Amino acid sequence: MADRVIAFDINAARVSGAAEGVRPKPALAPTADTKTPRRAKARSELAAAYAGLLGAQVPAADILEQMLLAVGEASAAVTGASNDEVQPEHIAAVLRVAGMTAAVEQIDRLSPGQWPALAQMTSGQLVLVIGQEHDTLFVYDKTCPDQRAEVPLEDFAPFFSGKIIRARTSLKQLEQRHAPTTSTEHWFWGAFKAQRRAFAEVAVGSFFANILAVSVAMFSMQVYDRVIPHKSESTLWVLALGAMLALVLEMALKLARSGLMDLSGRKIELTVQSLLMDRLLGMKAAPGRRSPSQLFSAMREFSSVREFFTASTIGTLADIPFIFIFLLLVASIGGNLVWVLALGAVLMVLPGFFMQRKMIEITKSTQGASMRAAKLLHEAIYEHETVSTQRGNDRFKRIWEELSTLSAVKSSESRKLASALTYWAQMVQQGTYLAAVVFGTYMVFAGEFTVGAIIAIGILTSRTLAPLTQLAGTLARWANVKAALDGLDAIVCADQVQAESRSYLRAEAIEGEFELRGLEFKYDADGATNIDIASLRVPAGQRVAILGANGSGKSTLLRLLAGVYEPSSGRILLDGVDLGQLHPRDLRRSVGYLSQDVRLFSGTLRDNLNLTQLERDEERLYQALDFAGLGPFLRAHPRGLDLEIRDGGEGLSVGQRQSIGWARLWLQDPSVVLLDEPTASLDTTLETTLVSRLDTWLTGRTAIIATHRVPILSLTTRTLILQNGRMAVDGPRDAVLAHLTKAKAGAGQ
Ligand SMILES: Nc1ncnc2c1ncn2[C@@H]1O[C@H](COP(=O)(O)OP(=O)(O)OP(=O)(O)O)[C@@H](O)[C@H]1O
Repeated sequence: MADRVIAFDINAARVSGAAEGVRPKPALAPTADTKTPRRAKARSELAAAYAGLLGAQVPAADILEQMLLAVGEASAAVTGASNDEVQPEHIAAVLRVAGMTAAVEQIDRLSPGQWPALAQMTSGQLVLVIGQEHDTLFVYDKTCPDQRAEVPLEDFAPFFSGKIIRARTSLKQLEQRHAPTTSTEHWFWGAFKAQRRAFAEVAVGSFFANILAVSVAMFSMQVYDRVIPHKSESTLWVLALGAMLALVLEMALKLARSGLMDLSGRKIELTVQSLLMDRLLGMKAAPGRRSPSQLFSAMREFSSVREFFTASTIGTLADIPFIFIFLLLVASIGGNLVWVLALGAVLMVLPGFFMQRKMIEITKSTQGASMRAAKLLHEAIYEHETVSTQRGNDRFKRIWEELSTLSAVKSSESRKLASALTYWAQMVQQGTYLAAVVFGTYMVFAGEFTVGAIIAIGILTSRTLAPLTQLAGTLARWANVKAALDGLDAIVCADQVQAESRSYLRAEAIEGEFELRGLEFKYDADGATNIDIASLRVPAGQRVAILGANGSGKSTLLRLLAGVYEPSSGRILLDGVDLGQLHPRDLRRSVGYLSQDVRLFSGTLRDNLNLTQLERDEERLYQALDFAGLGPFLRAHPRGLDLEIRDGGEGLSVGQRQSIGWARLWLQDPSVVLLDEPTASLDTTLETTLVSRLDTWLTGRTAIIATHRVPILSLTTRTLILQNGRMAVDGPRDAVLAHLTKAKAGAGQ
């Protein structure tokens, strides 16, 4: 798509540095900068400069990534863009992602109050206008010493399209920047706070619904005490109509209330689910963190939290405070009889509170068993081949049966307890009714009470205690919810790769110089040291091989250098900056890590290659596959890039998976590459071809390669040998290899 852009040329238009009295004319020549990727890059730099002006330090590379994502499907749906061009709307969207408020505006007049803003010229070019003084605009120009050029308004105006992208620092960002972080809001309960308006409306609805609920009791009392003695048919119908109307209104209110509660419940759920996924994905891969099966079942248990906080539970809880209104009403009709109801109410819920601990204990052990069962199931399904070929069926069956028994016994214990609590509440409710009637009858005998009052109190007793019967059931289920929330707490509170409370160093580009100082690492805090390197320096652009026996620590060292693990003590510096200080986004962008075991995900091959979703140029994806040696196979494949990768990453051979790892790395184009046994699964022909391609590709990149393979050593100039996590040898490749050969020959004699 060769769109020839007639650009407003800032170099010709600016006056700073130009001979005095000579006013340069804007150039109208077509610029060479017409290629979409290059233009996108230039726009990302402008947007980064603009964000910087507003006090937000966002590297252009970050903005470019977000821009490419915005130009993708989601944004095309919003802006209707059918090509890959970065539109002002995309830039505004990206600035919003960076935490600002941003919008595209159409203006008729250029005035100082509008700047700083990105102005779109008639050619489509974007210009960052920093400010305006009378008839002069100050335009961002990185070629000027002070990065700004002065452009006369009359030179600018004819080429200005009238469209500007205006961003402002959002209040949230200002708070983050200036207010001390005091927020200790709970991740789950905090989400309820955002819905407080809806809950206030629910409370008002509940209030009126409960008032209306009294109508049937009042109706009965009037009928028994007034209508029947006077045989007044018309009063009966008026009262009946009134009571009926109240019932219909009550239903309408309750329906509206449950609609509101459903809506807020959904919003809370979406917020919490999204936060949970964020935390799960952002978790540090620290050794000692919760096992995958623990995390998996904790996430699954969220369903019990969701089921608990449905409209019916919230409705029950919303009705509880109105019990007091009913009690007041009973007191006004029946005087001291209210104490019977009050006692009944307390007796109904007391066991539920006392049994909470026991319920939580049972629930935790049930969850423990079901977590282990889920893990076993996962292994039995995903590792079915190993289980059956290694004759592991009996072991799996035995453990499954043990866990099923344990889980069945514990669940039945918990069900029994829950039913007992509900039956108890129902019995006490009926008992309270009996007691109220007996008490009331004595009062009738004493002439203090009418028959209508007994009937009304009977009805009010049921209404008063009904929410408490449901509360007993709710308390029985609370144990499940509490255990689930505790499990999820561990996920939310786990250390994050990118901690919210701290600021990181942003690095636009990483050269790739590593320096290790007193580095120690232990997988198990009480165990032996797995890596112990006093000092090591790898200059930028050097290619280093790490050799060592199995278990000597090669993979662990690479993970440490990739920032996957943090050192137990000591420091790893990259370009002189502690790895922990660098922004994780910059680290991930510039440091490529190819692990020993390349994992694929269900989806298409295209999805698997392009996990960042940033690459939409099909030809580049094929170039990456060509580099990794998979191009010919996939070009000939009927489904090509749409090849389906099945659940568990099936669909490609082990060697092909390793090639996908290479293709991903090629697409990432990092300045530092950390390779763990990168050719171990490749055939010798592909290995040789890849090594020759790598020789060119690795130029200018720092490469640290753990390997047992000889061909890949030819790419390196320096060799390190690890022994039990310690650096045993460090020297030029040829000298180390010669030494090794000599030592081997010596040992063979
Ligand atoms: N996740 C883990 N938890 C606990 N210990 C681990 C873990 N991974 C590795 N180790 C231990 O750390 C040591 C170094 O392992 P590492 O995988 O780094 O070795 P390696 O040199 O890469 O081996 P190989 O050549 O077999 O790939 C080993 O003793 C291993 O038992």
